[in-house]
Amino acid sequence: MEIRDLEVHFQLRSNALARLVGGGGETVKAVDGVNITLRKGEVLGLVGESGSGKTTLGRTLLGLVRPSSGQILYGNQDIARLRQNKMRKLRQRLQMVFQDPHAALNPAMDVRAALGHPLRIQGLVRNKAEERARVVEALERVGLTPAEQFLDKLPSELSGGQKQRAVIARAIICGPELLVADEPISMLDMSVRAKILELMLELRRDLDLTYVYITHDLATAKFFCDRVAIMYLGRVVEIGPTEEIFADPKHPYTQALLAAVPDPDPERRIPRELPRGEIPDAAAPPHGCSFHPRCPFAFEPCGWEARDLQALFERRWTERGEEVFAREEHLVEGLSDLPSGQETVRLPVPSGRNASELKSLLDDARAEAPDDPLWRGVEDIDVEDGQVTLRFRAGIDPELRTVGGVDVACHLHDPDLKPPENAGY
Ligand SMILES: Nc1ncnc2c1ncn2[C@@H]1O[C@H](COP(=O)(O)OP(=O)(O)OP(=O)(O)O)[C@@H](O)[C@H]1O
Repeated sequence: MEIRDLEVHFQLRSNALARLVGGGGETVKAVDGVNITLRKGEVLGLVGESGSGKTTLGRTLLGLVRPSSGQILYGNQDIARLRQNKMRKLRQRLQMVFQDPHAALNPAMDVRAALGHPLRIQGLVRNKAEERARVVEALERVGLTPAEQFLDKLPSELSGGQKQRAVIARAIICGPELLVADEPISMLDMSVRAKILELMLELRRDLDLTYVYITHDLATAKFFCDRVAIMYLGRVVEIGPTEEIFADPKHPYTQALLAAVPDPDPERRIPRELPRGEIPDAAAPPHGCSFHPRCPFAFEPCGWEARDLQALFERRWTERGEEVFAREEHLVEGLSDLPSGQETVRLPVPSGRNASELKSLLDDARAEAPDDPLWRGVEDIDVEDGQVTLRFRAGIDPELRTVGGVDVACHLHDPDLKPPENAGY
């Protein structure tokens, strides 16, 4: 499967006030320019924090979500443009295993009906006897044996692990080629998680399956995947063989995710956190590299903008306390209203104060932390016409480039852009 320049944008409905003043709704770029070649027989992991676009990408590959642009080439068809009737036929070959096996099964349908349903829809059986035989075969494959004992069971009579096995049986019953498994074990008991992954590996071998495995859990991705794509705000920031990604992660986001994986050895276990800040609002992603506000190694070209300056002052006040906050807050209160994504911004001077006071505050803050990545990204601070003008260095969108055995989208690995000596990565 070839995924080319895939974009999935969701238009959020605007609120009443925004409509009144003529503003449209915001757009979330859930998938924002993804290129991946899925190889036959591999397990590809899509890994990232909540909101990074993993589920949307997985669902789009199966034709369950219409992309805004791009291609999903499968055989000689483009799933991105396929009509409903052709998609229905193709669905036999492309299946999904969902996170919640309880929700995936109709509580009123016994196992036999639930598994037989796709066979009937796809016209793959001629009569009840054939259907029963196929259902029994699928149940045996997923370890629900003796199959006869499970045929009449309702989902409520199955354990969590058994339910997920039944869901997997339903996914493989039509003979698929590709399975998208969205957090297939995260809602199961610890004791059955490894067994379900082992079952899936067994099925891959026996049935020649290809998997896309969606997870935020790097530990299972390490065990289960041949390749891993790390996603952040709709983009793939690093992709490569699992072994290489784990041995030598290149993107600071991958490094942070890996550092946050708890070490099973209690002697070596140290509390580690993801880098500062939360995952940003997907409707207003940061300028340049979306990870730059949280990146410990960000430097000049990473895409600095007004809201980064606001975040810098917020950190400063958290560190320095009430008194500094009371003194400075009023002077920089206009920061929160500044447009994002612009390289030149004019900071409004509050009434009763003057531009040189605001400039000196910025100069002082800069002099105190000249190596803060934000200040390295500020070209100059001037007073013009009674306003303070701040010019950021031009931000560049990082593209995936091959570094060693992986592809990574990070300026630290661009030989034309020189990260500072003390970048420390
Ligand atoms: N139908 C929708 N309408 C509007 N926004 C959506 C829709 N589906 C997803 N989104 C948004 O798209 C972004 C990506 O969501 P998605 O569920 O694909 O991420 P994810 O990485 O799978 O997260 P999670 O692990 O929480 O499921 C999020 O910001 C989400 O709010």
